[in-house]
Amino acid sequence: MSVKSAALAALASAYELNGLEAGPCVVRSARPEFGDLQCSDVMRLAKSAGKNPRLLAAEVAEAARSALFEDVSVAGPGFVNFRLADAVVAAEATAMLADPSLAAEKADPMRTVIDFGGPNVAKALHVGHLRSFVIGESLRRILLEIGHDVLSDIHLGDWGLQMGKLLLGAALAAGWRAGDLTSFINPLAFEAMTVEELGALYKSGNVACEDEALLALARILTTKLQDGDPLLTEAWARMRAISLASITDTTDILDAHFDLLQGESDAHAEVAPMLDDLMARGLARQSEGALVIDISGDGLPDNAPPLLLRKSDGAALYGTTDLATLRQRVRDIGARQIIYCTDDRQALHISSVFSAARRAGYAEGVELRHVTFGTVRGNDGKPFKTRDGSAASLTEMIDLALIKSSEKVADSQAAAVVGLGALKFADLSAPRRTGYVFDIDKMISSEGRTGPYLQYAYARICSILDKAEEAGITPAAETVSISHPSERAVLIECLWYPHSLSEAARHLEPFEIADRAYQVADAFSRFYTDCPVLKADDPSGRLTTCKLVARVIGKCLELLGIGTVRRM
Ligand SMILES: NC(=[NH2+])NCCC[C@H](N)C(=O)O
Repeated sequence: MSVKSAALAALASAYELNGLEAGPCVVRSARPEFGDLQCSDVMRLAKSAGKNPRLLAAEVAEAARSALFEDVSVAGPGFVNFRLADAVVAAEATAMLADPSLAAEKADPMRTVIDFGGPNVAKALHVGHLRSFVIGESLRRILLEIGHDVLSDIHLGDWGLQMGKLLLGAALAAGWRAGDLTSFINPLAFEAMTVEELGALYKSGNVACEDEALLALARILTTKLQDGDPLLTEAWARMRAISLASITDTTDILDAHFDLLQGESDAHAEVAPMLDDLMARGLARQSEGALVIDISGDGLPDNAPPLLLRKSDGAALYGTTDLATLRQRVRDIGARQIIYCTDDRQALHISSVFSAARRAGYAEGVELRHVTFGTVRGNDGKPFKTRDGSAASLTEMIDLALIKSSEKVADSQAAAVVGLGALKFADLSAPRRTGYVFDIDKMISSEGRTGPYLQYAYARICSILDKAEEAGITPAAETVSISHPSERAVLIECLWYPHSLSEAARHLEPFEIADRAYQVADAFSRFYTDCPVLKADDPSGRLTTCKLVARVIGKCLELLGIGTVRRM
C-alpha cells in the first residue's frame, strides 16, 4: 500500500456511500499544514449533483475516516484533506526500508527498446547528444527498475548522404580534382586516423557539397556505398570503427550503457524487402520518380507530406532506415514498446515514421513513444555555444565540469563523480521539455538544486551511519519511529518515492526522480538541524530514519545515472 492508495481506498468507499460515480482523485497536499493528501474533485461532483460542496465534502470526509488517518478534514470551499496517522507513516517507512525495491510498483514486464544518443560517424558529439545520453540512460534505468526488459540501442548515424560527403571529403584530401573518385579512396589511409582528422574530412566534404556538381558526386558515392561497393564499404567500415571507438569512450565516461551498438546501416538488408512489401500491399506509391508512403495521425499536421522512402536515384533515406529498423525491432527483437529520445526538432520526422509503421502494420500492439527535450542555452538565452561559436562540444563540456570539480574536491576519483554528477543533475533537474541554461558555476555549487548538493547530503548521511557503526550503536531491528515533526516530514518525503518512480516511468520523465531526491535531501537537512541523531537519548529510531533517507537518495541518484561517494 502506498500513502496515496490508502487515501484512494478510503475515498472510494466514501464515494460509494454518497452515491458518487467518478473515480476519486488524490494528490499530494500543497499545504502540509492541512494534511498529507488532498482530494479536490468533490467540489466539481457537488456542482453536477446540485449539492452544497462543503456539506458533501464533510459527508465524504466523515465516511473516509479510518484508523489510517489521524484526521480527515474539510478546508476552503470543499477540499478533503487527509492526515496520515504517525503509526501508519512509521509502519510504511519500516516496510519500505525492508523492501529491496523500496516499495516500487512493478509494471507488467514488456520488452522495451530505447533508442538514444544517435551520434553520427565523423561528427563531433555536441550538447544535444549530452541530453540524449543523460536522459536516455536515466530512462533506461527507470524502466528496468519497474521491471521492464529493456534493450538500449545507440542507433549510430552511419548511413545516409552524410557518408557520401565523408567519402568525398576523403577523396578531396587525397588530391582528387577530376576523374574517377574511388581511385582516390584508399581504405588503408584510415588505419591510423584520429576522430579529429575524420571530422575534418567530413567538414571539408560537407563544405564542398555547397557546389551542386560535387553534391551530385556525394550522392553517387552514397548510393554506391549502399549498393555494397567493396572498396567504399571497406573505407566506410574503418571510419565507422574509429568513430564508434571514440563515441564509446565518451559514453563510458558518462556511464551510459548500450546493449546494442547498431546503426542506420544495420537496417540496410531490411530496406529492399520492406519496400517490396509496401508496394505489394499498395501502401507505397511512386511520386515524381521517388517512392513514398502517405501518412496521417500521430500528431502530424493535416496534409503532412508523405514519408519519402526511396529517392529517384535509388538512395534510401533517414526515414526509410528508421522504418526498417522499427520493423526489425518488433519482428526480430520482439519489442512491445519502443522509445526514441531525441531533441524536439525531430518531432515531425519521428511522428512520420510512427505513422508509416502503423499504416504498414509493423507496429501492431506496440507502443511507440517519442521522448523529446528542449535546448540548452547559454547565459545570453541563445543555444549554448563553445567559444568559437559552433555548437558546444560534448567533450569540452565534460572537461569543463571535471576541471571545475577538481578545484573543489581534492580526491581525483571523487572529483570526477562530482563533476559528472553536476553535469547530469543540471540536465535532469527540470522537466525535460523546458531546456535549461548551462551555468557551470551554478551546477557545481554545493547549494541549491544541484548534483553536488545531493552527493554531499548522501555522503553526510553515510558518515553518520558509519560513525554509529564504529560506536557500536547500530540498531538491531530497523523500526522507524517518529520523534519530531521534522522527522515525520522527511519520512513523508521518502514515502512519496514509489509514486515518483511510477510517474517518472509513466511520463518518461527523470525530473520526477531528480525532484524526489531533492525534496528528501532538503527535508533531511531540516531534520538534521532540528534533531540530534548520534547524541539522541535513544539514537536507534533516528538512525533508522537516516538509513531510509540514504537508501532513497542513493536509489534516486542511481536512477539518474549519477554516482555517489561515501566520503567527500
Ligand atoms: N532513430 C533515430 N532517428 N534516432 C535519432 C538519431 C539522431 C540522428 N543521428 C541525428 O543526429 O540527427
